[in-house]
Amino acid sequence: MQKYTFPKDFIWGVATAAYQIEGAHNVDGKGENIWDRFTSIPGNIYKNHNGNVACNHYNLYEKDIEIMEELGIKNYRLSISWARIFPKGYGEINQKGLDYYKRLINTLISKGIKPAVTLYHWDLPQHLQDMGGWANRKVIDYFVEYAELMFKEFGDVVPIWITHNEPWVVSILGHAWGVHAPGIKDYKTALQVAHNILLSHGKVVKLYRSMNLKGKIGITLNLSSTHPLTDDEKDVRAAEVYDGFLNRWFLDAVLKGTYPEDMVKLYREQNILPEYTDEDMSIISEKIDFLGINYYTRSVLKYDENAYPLKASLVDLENPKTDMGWEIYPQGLYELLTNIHHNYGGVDILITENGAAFNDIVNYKGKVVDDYRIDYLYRHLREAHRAISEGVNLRGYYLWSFLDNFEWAEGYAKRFGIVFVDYKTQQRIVKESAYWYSNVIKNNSLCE
Ligand SMILES: OC[C@H]1NNC[C@@H](O)[C@@H]1O
Repeated sequence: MQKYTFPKDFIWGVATAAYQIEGAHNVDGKGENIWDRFTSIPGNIYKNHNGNVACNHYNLYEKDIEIMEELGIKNYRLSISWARIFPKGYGEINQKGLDYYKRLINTLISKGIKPAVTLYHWDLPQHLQDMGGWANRKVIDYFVEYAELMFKEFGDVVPIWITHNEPWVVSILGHAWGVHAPGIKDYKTALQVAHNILLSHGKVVKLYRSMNLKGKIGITLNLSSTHPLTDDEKDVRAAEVYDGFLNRWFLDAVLKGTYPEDMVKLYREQNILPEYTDEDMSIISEKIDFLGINYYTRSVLKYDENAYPLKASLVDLENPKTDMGWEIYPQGLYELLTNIHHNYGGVDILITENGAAFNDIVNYKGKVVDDYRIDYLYRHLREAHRAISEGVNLRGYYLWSFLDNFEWAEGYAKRFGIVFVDYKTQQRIVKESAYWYSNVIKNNSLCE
């Protein structure tokens, strides 16, 4: 039987995000955020679901942490809700909000679970959106003020910090396609938002360094290996352009301090190039301790004369998919890891999200036998192991997600958790995949 053993100090974890699990959307002084607003507008979210209650993790966090402990989970990636700390995004601090995260983080540490904290996982205080949101460079300063307080409060006990989760999603889905909060549909705004988010990332990394804190800090990017539908040169170029749009724009900025020339040219031609300076790029590329990668699927592209602004369209192949309609393509993770290793100086990598949504059911025994999720996780971890065996500095893996939760525009229709949540009763049911993952952690290895 083949056994794939991981490096002895490999980080095995699970991941969640504040808006998706906490609920308590207007409790204990929390300010409104853009997802509270976006979900309150009928038609934006599947069946008008919202995060007002979610998994009620705000009140059930101790029970949830007990489940982590029982499963032998030692690392937990969570995000902090900015508007719980600064209801207006800056200035007055909400002590009850701060106290919640103190209780949460102290409980984790008391159980021997190391927190990895994401400062921004999409939930901008609405008051800041009202002044232009991330398109307004002033918001960068407010993000630095928020980060500084978090570093002061938790910098000595949180060993891993992630400045931003998936700036591409925030900018494109939230400001170009309009399917995420704040629901804007303008590419020029979207690319300026992406730039300002990256600039805020660099400023916060510099701040972290100036405070002589002992942990590690990085950023999480959603990345996808890109393939042309055919070897026709137009399809090949379409895949390259989409790779630039999704991957290289962010990787080059953060790790090389430049935007990729081919995309700068394309965006300038389309009059959507953001405003930026050389100084901005120097700040954005402040050295990070690790790159966080969220990988779910690959992207297959074809040339499309009518596709604005890239002339490239995603192709939906008839291959096995998850409940999100995303092709199950584990080798894409290997391709991504090795490409980044070779093209970006062997940067340390954490897989900060990987996982799958499937239409889980509770069987007559009250169990969730999610072998399909185990299969997905096994195949992707095997590819991760393959990359490590070829020298990639992959240091850890955070499974998305610990709990079924609010899946943004899809609401509660999509279940990513290794723990099932009955949203009517808030009962938790540990799925078979959680027991499987618990064994992987215990053995630090995969067994066929
Ligand atoms: O779509 C699944 C996940 N992708 N990355 C960001 C998370 O918030 C999502 O739930």
